[in-house]
Amino acid sequence: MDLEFRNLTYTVHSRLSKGKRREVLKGVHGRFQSGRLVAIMGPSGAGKSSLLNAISGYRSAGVSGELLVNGQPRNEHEFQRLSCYITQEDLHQPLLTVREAMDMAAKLKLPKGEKAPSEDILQELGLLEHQHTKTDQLSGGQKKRLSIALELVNNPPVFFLDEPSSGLDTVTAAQCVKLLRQLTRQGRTVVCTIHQPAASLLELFDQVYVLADGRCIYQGDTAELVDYLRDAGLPCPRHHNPADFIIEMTEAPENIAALSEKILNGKIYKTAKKLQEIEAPSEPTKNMELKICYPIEEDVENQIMLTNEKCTYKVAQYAEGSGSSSSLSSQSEMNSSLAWMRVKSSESCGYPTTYCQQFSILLCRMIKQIFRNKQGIYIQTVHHVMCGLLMGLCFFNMANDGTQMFNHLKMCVGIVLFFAYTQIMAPVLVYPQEVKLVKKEHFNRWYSLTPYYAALTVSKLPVQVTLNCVFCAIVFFMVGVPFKVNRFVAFCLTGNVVSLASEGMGMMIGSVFNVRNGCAVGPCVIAPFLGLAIYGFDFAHRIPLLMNILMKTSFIRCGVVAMVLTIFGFNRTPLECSDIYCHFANPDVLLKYLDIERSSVWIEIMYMLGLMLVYRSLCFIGLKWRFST
Ligand SMILES: Nc1ncnc2c1ncn2[C@@H]1O[C@H](COP(=O)(O)OP(=O)(O)OP(=O)(O)O)[C@@H](O)[C@H]1O
Repeated sequence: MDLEFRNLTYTVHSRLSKGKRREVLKGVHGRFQSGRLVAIMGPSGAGKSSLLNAISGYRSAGVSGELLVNGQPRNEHEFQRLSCYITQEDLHQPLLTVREAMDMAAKLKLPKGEKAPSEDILQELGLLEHQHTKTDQLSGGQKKRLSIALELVNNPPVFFLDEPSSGLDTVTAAQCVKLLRQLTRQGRTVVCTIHQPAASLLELFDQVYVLADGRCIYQGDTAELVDYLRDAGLPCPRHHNPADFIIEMTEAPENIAALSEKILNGKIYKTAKKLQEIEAPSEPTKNMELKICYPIEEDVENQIMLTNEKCTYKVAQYAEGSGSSSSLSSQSEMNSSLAWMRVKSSESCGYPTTYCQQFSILLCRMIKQIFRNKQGIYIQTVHHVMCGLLMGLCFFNMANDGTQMFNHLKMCVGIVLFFAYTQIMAPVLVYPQEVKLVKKEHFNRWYSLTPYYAALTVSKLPVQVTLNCVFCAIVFFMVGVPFKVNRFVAFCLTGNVVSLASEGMGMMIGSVFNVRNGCAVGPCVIAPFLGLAIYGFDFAHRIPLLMNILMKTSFIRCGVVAMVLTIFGFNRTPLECSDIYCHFANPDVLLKYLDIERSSVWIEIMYMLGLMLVYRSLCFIGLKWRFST
């Protein structure tokens, strides 16, 4: 697939400079041909990642200009289905082995019943011997290869990679780029950003696109770069790396302006004078060793062949080496790696699997990860049991003591705060990283956000609810609250709903904002809700209307009210009084004092469920918004 962009502009609004607009990409032009390995180069901050994000569609807000595929304006949905984006950070599902990650990717990315050539891919990418290694135990180079392997499962014709060589040593970086080169030799279009490649690495790229200050200063064959610089009056010294040289030249703004003008901001494509690769094969057939066999659908109508002159030439070379005919049909018959080129024009832009299938696959994946995270489960269990015991000891056997009214209230607030803090922190800390991974998978059309979110919500329930109930049981019995089935159920339910509402709020914060100091966020968020709860009790009879409305949004207040009603409601008999007079020995007096005697515990729980749904819906909307920009 040949990609082209015209007059591409990317504008950002800088918050620091009072919302001033800043052009990161300044009306650049360019074209990337299939079968060619393209490097986007330039000094730091030139706009390389921005260009890659804009042409891949990974970022759409602030981007304007024309994007074309094979000379036609592109359909974004269709293009996303045919392309993949590999982020600089190699984000993989933790606690899954390489093989499991491949199988999950295949299940999500291929229609039911279709088999992925996972073994071939792992073999070709040198990962077969590590197939039982957990993804987080792989080396940097192996992680990068796994990122490519996961995307090769459905064989997309276009690959975008952000800094594929970053963090790798020179040998591993060269191996990685050679692998990408092999992918292009099968007709794929591979575009990657690269910071400042060594001369040996630069040579592996067919085409370079150099950016400086958001403008194109060179576009064309790698071999032509030195001649271009010489023609521009900037001769690259002998034995000097042209990549280093052109980047050094961008230090002077006048050089950027002159070079950008000379190449017409990317409108001109500099072709090497000797088109060696097209006229005669530059590399022996034995070098083309990437042979992944994709299954071929027999009865596909309306097929279109996406190819170009150069690619067809390479097919012939490949076929000769394999000892079969060079015709395209025979290529298909031998299950060649070019099968992906047959794109069904009638195929819809949707996902290959249904939402139901996505939900069940994702749920399986998440449950597997939760139960493999033994350390996490162990820590959570210890935390809940220890906190339960501590709270039980603090308020031991106090539930029937009519002199301890304020301690009863403290206990209710304490239980609610335990659930709120415990559940808000984990998503705030974990979610920013998780969102990056989900964004990558969602952008590469593995699954839709709805089944992901549903699976995420359901997968955590079993462990979370069990541990919450363990905590509730410890406190309930140690404090000596008189047992009644409906009271105990309401007690556990209140704890769980507060916990789920807090988690929803934590997810909302963690997913929508890129929180850097997550530890400070929990207390900052909980504090106003707690304040509203306390305010509500202190001034129960003279709360202004606005405060009353605000108080209604405090799930902590609802939780405390529900807790008090649970412990002192359900026809509770008067408490024991060891003093001369116990004003609150009769539970109804306490409820009346708090102005909650007419409230119902079940309504409070329903109200908290409503708030929980609001927080979780906001989180979902926030995620959708974040992924769509
Ligand atoms: N969303 C954004 N908001 C504000 N500024 C942005 C945004 N995206 C990019 N920029 C700015 O645009 C410029 C180019 O950023 P970009 O990440 O594309 O550079 P780069 O060439 O990839 O740099 P590097 O090689 O260091 O990664 C930078 O100055 C960056 O601060």
